[in-house]
Amino acid sequence: MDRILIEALEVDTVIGVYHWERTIKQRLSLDLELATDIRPAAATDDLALTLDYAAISERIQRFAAEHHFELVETFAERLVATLREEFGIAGMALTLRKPGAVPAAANVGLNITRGRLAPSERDGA
Ligand SMILES: Nc1nc2c(c(=O)[nH]1)N=C([C@H](O)[C@@H](O)CO)CN2
Repeated sequence: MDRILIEALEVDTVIGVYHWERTIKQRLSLDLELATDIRPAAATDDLALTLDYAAISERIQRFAAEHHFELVETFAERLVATLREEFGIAGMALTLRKPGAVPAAANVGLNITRGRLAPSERDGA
């Protein structure tokens, strides 16, 4: 299984558990690894046969604009479920950072993996 990467994608969204956070947008930084087999696209040079990282990045920006969550956990879980369903992604890993949320820390956040990301014997690993 190969992986398409999207790194340090910045999105602005309403997110947080405190009252003051409900009235502002805050920046999140996202790293994604998207499991796919790149060989069909590589053999034909056809974007339609792979995961379009530009289209997925745009969808993430729209998701962030349209949703207001309290927890980063909810944002991450719902985003991953949406992307997997809409783009048919077998497995993916997401690292989400909320810089500045804890002033003494460079970043706080989480990472999650959903579906199958690890190589298997069937993939020729
Ligand atoms: N595990 C989490 N802890 C905290 C979250 C969160 O989303 N997940 N959020 C906050 C506040 O919104 C914080 O980011 C404001 O500085 C606190 N802890």
